[in-house]
Amino acid sequence: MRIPRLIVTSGEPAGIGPDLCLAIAGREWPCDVVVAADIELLKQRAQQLRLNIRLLPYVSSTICPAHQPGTLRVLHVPTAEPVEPGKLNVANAHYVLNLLDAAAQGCLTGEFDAMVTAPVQKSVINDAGVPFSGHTEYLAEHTGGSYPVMMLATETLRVALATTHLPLQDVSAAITDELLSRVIRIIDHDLRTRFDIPAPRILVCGLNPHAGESGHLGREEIEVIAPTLERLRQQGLQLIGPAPADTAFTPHMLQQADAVLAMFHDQGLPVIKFAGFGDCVNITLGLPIVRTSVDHGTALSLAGSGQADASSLATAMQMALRMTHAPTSQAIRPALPA
Ligand SMILES: NC(=O)c1ccc[n+]([C@@H]2O[C@H](COP(=O)([O-])OP(=O)(O)OC[C@H]3O[C@@H](n4cnc5c(N)ncnc54)[C@H](O)[C@@H]3O)[C@@H](O)[C@H]2O)c1
Ligand SMILES: N[C@H](C(=O)O)[C@H](O)COP(=O)(O)O
Repeated sequence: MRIPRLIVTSGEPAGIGPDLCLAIAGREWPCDVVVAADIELLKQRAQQLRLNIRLLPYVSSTICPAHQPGTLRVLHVPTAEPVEPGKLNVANAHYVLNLLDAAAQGCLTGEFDAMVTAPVQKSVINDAGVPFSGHTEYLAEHTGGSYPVMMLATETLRVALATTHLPLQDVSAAITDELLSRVIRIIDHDLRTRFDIPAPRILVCGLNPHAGESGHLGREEIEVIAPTLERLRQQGLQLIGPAPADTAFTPHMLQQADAVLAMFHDQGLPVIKFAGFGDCVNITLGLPIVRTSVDHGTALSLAGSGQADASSLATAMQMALRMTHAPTSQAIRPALPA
């Protein structure tokens, strides 16, 4: 049986992404691991970190050898200019996008079974004149995904977002019946198909304090969220809420759900990062490909220092493998206690 092949994008070249890719090369993996990066950059970073990793140019082929610890197969993508760890260079912004394009394209053609992304610096891509709010949105646009849904997961908690990288002042207007319906349907669909949960239960947070306090602290729950949930319930979805977000993450509430849907980025992500920073995986739902990622950013000050922790990248690779192993991606057990 053919083993899976993961493509890992090394992300912002001045950040810790290259360090993390070298770190995972030292481990055993039950799959073929290919890293998309500039091979010279990896060579220099390995020297700086005093890591003895044999870098092997990856040539597209149907044969998937299992990863050999101490080696790394590299899909060479050239940077525009030499890289100094910790120093952003706008000239290399397109390099980062080239990594994503190569990986996504390879997943769409079946050359790779899943893509796993090391962090990018969103600001430098925007500084280069390319509007970019995150991998989630970029990959949806470039793979024909229906709508991007960001979900972060640990072994015991899954948190999805109704809105992703949106300024807080724009969130309320974005919470519409159409948006919520699409997001909830994607979560329901992907929990069934990719996580083997036959009847997913989704706990939906309100937007306002106390879920609006019967309209006295905001009307989005009454006018949009509750009616949408009711309509979807009538179509067979198992939904709880809108629940006050401050108590949605208590054990009693979490026991009743397979995933929590937060209305905006900083309603949900601080909770899960507090619960599991370093062992948390960022998963994009609603794509035709499997994409997982780390739970942290570029940590520029740690690049080349040997202090970067590769555990989230390793967990993201394990999650990608679990999601790709079975033909219908039935490898993952429900994360929350029944
Ligand atoms: N998946 C992604 O591409 C992704 C995710 C989050 C943030 N970012 C981007 O990263 C950039 C910097 O973001 P930030 O400063 O908010 O977050 P950050 O995660 O880079 O840093 C937050 C803190 O965590 C530490 N840290 C992060 N990763 C670590 C690791 N692997 N090992 C040890 N310590 C680690 C950093 O040193 C810092 O103290 C921004 O441009 C942001 O958009 C990208
Ligand atoms: N919102 C994510 C986080 O805080 O971890 C992060 O910015 C990554 O998002 P993308 O996967 O869309 O780049």
